[in-house]
Amino acid sequence: MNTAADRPDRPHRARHKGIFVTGTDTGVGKTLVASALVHLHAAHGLRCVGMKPVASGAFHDGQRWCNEDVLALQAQANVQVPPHWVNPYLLRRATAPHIAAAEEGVTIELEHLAACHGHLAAASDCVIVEGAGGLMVPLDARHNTDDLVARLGLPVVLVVGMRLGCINHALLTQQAIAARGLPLLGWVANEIDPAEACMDAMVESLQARLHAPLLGRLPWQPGMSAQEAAARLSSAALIDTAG
Ligand SMILES: Nc1ncnc2c1ncn2[C@@H]1O[C@H](COP(=O)(O)OP(=O)(O)OP(=O)(O)O)[C@@H](O)[C@H]1O
Ligand SMILES: C[C@H](N)[C@H](N)CCCCCC(=O)O
Ligand SMILES: [Mg+2]
Repeated sequence: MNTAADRPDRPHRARHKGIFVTGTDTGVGKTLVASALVHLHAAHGLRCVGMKPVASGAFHDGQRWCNEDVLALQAQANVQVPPHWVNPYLLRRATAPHIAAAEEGVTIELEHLAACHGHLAAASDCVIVEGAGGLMVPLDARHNTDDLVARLGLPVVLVVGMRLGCINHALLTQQAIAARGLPLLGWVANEIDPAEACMDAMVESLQARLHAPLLGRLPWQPGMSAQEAAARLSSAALIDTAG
């Protein structure tokens, strides 16, 4: 009997559930990489959407409250979905989500996030989820971002912001991923410090210590588009193994 993945009109689609994009810190390029992953999957003929479960930091465009990460992910999606599925919680202040939520009297519900993710998964072939900050960022008094990843059951892509200190942050994140039994699909070296003189040695140090493939190196390039970033990522590693 043919499986969905065998059907010639929808090659491999049954295997593509999605990816959770985390990072060594906030401001390391998760949005760029997550947008690139949406672009990459869409370019391979998959129906792909992005999700930013919790966004902290909003601006008003004259009509509604918006968030830059949410807009960037939406710009790459090739499926029309309700915005409140893409971004269930939009918090005003650009700070840690649990602090911003407490300030607004909002409770971030893991089950609501899982329900919204379920709607996106049902409407698409692949959902690329971007966390806020790093893997252990709290969502409420009892749950951290790693709890959300475990609840969604997604493999992880780790964006390493290549600057001094990132080796330690990347290895700690790898430990936290392993402690939860989450699959690490791969990592991306995002060269966010143009003054770093030991970049190659740092990348090699991480290649020797991270137990997952380097999916690509992104050079320091202000204004890099999702499409340009996607061209630098290994689609073979991502498209064949995600999900
Ligand atoms: N390779 C790069 N070259 C130059 N600038 C970059 C590069 N990667 C990211 N940036 C810039 O660095 C800033 C932080 O990146 P980004 O917003 O993607 O971080 P993030 O990890 O998504 O943070 P958050 O935790 O807020 O979601 C942005 O202004 C982005 O355009
Ligand atoms: C507001 C910012 N851009 C991110 N979305 C949230 C980063 C939370 C980091 C929390 C922490 O690790 O201290
Ligand atoms: Mg971001």
